[in-house]
Amino acid sequence: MSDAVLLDAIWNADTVYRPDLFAGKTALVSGGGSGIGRATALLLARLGARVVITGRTQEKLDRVVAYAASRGVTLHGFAANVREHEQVLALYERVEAEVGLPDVLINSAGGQFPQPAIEFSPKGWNAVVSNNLNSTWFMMQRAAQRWRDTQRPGSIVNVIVVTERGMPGVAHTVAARAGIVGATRTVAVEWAPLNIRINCVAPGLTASEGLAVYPPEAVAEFPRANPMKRPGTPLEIAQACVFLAAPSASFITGEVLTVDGGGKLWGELWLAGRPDYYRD
Ligand SMILES: CCCCCCC/C=C/C(=O)SCCNC(=O)CCNC(=O)[C@H](O)C(C)(C)COP(=O)(O)OP(=O)(O)OC[C@H]1O[C@@H](n2cnc3c(N)ncnc32)[C@H](O)[C@@H]1OP(=O)(O)O
Ligand SMILES: NC(=O)C1=CN([C@@H]2O[C@H](COP(=O)(O)OP(=O)(O)OC[C@H]3O[C@@H](n4cnc5c(N)ncnc54)[C@H](OP(=O)(O)O)[C@@H]3O)[C@@H](O)[C@H]2O)C=CC1
Repeated sequence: MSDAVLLDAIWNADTVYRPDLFAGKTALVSGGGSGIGRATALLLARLGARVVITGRTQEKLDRVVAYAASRGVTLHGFAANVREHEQVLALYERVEAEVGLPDVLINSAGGQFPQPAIEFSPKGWNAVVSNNLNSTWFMMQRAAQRWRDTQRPGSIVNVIVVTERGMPGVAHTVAARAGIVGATRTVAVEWAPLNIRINCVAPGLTASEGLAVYPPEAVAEFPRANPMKRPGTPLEIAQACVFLAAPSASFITGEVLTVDGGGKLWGELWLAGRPDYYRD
């Protein structure tokens, strides 16, 4: 499916949310240049939010901004590598100066490469931990600091992976995301007095650009990763992010919402390909 068709599908899809749900609110979405982050950013914009997207590649952000403009909506695309603490601080300064302090933070930036864990190099392990644990931590801590300083409420949604089951081929990312779950549960308590809610969405296999890094033999088995026998769509994950970010979840904090078509309950998933031992 071409990018234009995908974007139109997100923009025109039915949603149960009312069109002014985020009127007057500002949302910052990391990873907003593609996949789940992009779908979430566009859904939030449809629901009236002022939206800033971030990611490392300005051109990807520009394409989403241009699409929103073609639908009469202003989005802002500010590039940053969110695993660099200094860049996160600078990003927050720019967002506040040019758009306003976010009310909602969606952390969808992240990624990994598939490899049997026994082969991970220290550099590869550190790259994935940094890209998924440090990045999300830097973003959520900065948001909380600014909400504390300005005495404003806020809501954070961290997009992670399922951590309750084995995920052979991506042990580094499961370790990093389990760290985010632990941090989320802990600061949900520490930050409740600040009127900050924080939750996670754990998607199952989702048809996004990010799947390009997986080997063809693994991809061939992906449709059997859940009992619905299909990948989720970025919009299906976005709808869950919006539910947790909005007042629909006003009494929910420190939770993980799994959106995986039942995948964690069933089936096999070999992200670096099925080892010979499990072929018969
Ligand atoms: C039922 C539940 C189902 C759940 C399914 C879960 C499936 C999850 C799917 C997704 O999350 S898809 C969407 C995510 N998007 C991506 O994953 C994007 C692709 N990945 C990357 O962009 C990169 O791999 C990275 C993780 C961001 C790392 O980038 P970075 O620039 O920091 O590192 P590099 O300089 O490229 O490499 C550093 C180091 O890492 C090792 N390494 C990197 N790539 C590989 C590889 N393909 N194979 C093995 N090792 C790799 C390597 O040691 C690198 O160092 P050098 O050797 O290059 O010196
Ligand atoms: N698709 C799936 O099956 C699943 C995805 N997930 C998770 O959901 C999240 C979104 O993935 P998805 O949308 O599918 O994949 P994408 O690869 O399309 O999205 C990831 C986005 O994050 C951005 N990004 C990555 N690293 C950084 C960084 N250091 N700083 C800023 N931006 C960064 C990328 O942009 P750029 O490269 O330009 O920086 C990219 O736009 C990820 O955390 C992913 O691991 C979890 C389970 C399943």
